[in-house]
Amino acid sequence: MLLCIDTGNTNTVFSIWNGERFLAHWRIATDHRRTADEYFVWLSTLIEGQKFDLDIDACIISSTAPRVVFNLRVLCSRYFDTRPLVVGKPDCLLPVNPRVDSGTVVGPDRLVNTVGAFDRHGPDLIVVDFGTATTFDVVDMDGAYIGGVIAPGVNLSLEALHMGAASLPHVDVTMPAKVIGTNTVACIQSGIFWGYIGLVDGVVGQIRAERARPMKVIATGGLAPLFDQGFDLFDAIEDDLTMHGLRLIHDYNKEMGNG
Ligand SMILES: Nc1ncnc2c1ncn2[C@@H]1O[C@H](COP(=O)(O)OP(=O)(O)O)[C@@H](O)[C@H]1O
Ligand SMILES: CC(C)(COP(=O)(O)O)[C@@H](O)C(=O)NCCC(=O)O
Ligand SMILES: [K+]
Repeated sequence: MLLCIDTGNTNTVFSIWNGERFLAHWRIATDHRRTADEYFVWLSTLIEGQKFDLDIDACIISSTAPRVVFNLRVLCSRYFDTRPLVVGKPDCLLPVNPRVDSGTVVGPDRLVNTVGAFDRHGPDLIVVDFGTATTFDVVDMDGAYIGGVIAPGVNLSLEALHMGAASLPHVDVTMPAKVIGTNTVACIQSGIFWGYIGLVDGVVGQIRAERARPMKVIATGGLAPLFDQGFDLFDAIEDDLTMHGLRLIHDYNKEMGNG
């Protein structure tokens, strides 16, 4: 069985695969202090409710938080006796290499999203990931990541308003009934919701103009469905895109005799 681990700046998701068959996934808050032993206790407790044993013989990791990787590596070697592939490291092969300025370290989550989206949707894509940051990853004709856009994430923006303005409360993101808010909470919700609709629409439009070709927009991340309520911004929403990409990159490395 394969264990895929996707560490974002907010959450870490673990998924288990038997060949191409997805078996289960679990989410834990990202914390670089979490030890290998803690991960294992957590994983083995969750697996008790499943119809399979935790019989892992391969691992692949994508982490936007570099400090977390050490303990995840220890988890893989101590408990599963495997050496994990770590996306972004030179010994982890990608089907197509990114084309960006030399010296640029692209977020591994963006590389993984690119691979997952190209496999499902083919060339010329914009992948929008609503994570801690909202990222737009542009996929070329051959499936290469060729750059994109990084904007502050939805919850990060809400938090920043609350932190920086003494009279603004913390609010949760939602689609407001009207644009013109008649109380503080409604005003903030409107600013975030309509602001992000405009941001996504504007950035996608500019990318399309710059590329001068039709491009499909694929959205992922927990908040993607919120921005899909009748606005026609996305061609598809796939919350398993990163995990699909991780599984493909693992299989590609195996096919190439790597790891
Ligand atoms: N279904 C959801 N509803 C509301 N907020 C969500 C949902 N899923 C994720 N979030 C929030 O969106 C932000 C990004 O989450 P996530 O996609 O896990 O980020 P990352 O991949 O950067 O760790 C976090 O603040 C998280 O709490
Ligand atoms: C842009 C990101 C912070 C997004 O991370 P996330 O929101 O998934 O936690 C991450 O992909 C990153 O740290 N990237 C490095 C710079 C780059 O991709 O160009
Ligand atoms: K992201």
